[in-house]
Amino acid sequence: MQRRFAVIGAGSWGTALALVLARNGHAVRLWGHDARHMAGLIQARENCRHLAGFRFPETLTPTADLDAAMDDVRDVVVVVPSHAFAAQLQALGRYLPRDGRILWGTKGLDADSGGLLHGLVERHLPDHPMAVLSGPSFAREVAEELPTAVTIASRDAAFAADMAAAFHGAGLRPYTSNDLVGVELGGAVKNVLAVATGIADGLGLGANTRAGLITRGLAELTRLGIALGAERQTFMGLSGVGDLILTCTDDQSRNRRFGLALGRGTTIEQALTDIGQTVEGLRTAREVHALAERLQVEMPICEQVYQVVAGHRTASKALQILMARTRKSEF
Ligand SMILES: NC(=O)C1=CN([C@@H]2O[C@H](COP(=O)(O)OP(=O)(O)OC[C@H]3O[C@@H](n4cnc5c(N)ncnc54)[C@H](OP(=O)(O)O)[C@@H]3O)[C@@H](O)[C@H]2O)C=CC1
Ligand SMILES: O=C(CO)COP(=O)(O)O
Repeated sequence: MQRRFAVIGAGSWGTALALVLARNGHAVRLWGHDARHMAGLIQARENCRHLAGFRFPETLTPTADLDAAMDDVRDVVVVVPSHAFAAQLQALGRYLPRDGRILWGTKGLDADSGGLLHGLVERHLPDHPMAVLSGPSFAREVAEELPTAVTIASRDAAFAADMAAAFHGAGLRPYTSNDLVGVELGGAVKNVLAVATGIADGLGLGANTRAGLITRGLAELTRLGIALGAERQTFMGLSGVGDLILTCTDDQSRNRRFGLALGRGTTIEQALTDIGQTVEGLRTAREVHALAERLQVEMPICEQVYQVVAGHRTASKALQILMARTRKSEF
């Protein structure tokens, strides 16, 4: 059944998700905050800044006008970077109808509280069904309709199933889950671990190091997840190990490229300028550091990434510290 969607956030991921929905025949408004950029999208009928080369179908309408984007819309897909998430929810509050529903593709933590993003949805848009879409999914490959599997997690099973049906198409296969916390957390922490493996590869360390960091990174992600009430098996799924493998091994990942640059001695500022897009792992490293400290969860790899991005330690010193840690049982 054809439905109406507003996709909020016209970066690469918002554009890719809007394309998926529009190609599936839904009427999609794609909203972006930068009026000049959006005027370019309206004229070119593609997103030349963030995801060039994919012409918008007739069913996709770009706009910089939030009134127009939200007019008569029940289902909202939020894909702004995590630092803008809270403010965006606040702005949406006056538009979302009583039966409105919200899904987000943002991967990160709340910049203020360091908590998961669903806490912000509960605060700003209470009593609306909510879901997160996460998993190994580079925007460009999704736009190219290369077969991709993701997870849509919600405590409302009917909503998750409904959203999975709306996104399901030739190139995108969504699975469903009821573990909102586990799926959100995987998407956030994998960005920090992608920075870690990038740093190691930037330092010229080998494949052994990379595999060790991914595996031990998964162990610390799982520990944090259990402490937050997530289900262990979620971390063995698409939003856990799946997204870790993707972003820790493929240079399409901006977080991995950020780590590569740091490992090669580039400054943080220069690396961010060169990448020119959202690098969630930088902020998330700080937020995970605070969260792990608060919950007393040992996360040595994420901690070393934090120490490096905070400027407290060189990348090679951080690796040395990890190797010199007290020996312990693997499980
Ligand atoms: N790209 C990908 O492959 C995937 C990304 N994600 C996640 O999606 C989220 C968005 O990333 P992505 O689209 O890739 O990022 P991009 O860097 O491609 O785009 C970010 C977008 O957010 C806009 N933006 C920046 N600040 C604000 C603000 N204050 N309010 C509203 N919009 C703002 C930017 O506008 P402007 O250009 O004008 O600055 C830009 O349109 C991140 O959490 C990311 O982790 C998840 C899965 C895959
Ligand atoms: O989340 C992503 C793929 O699943 C995108 O990763 P980057 O933000 O590191 O590019």
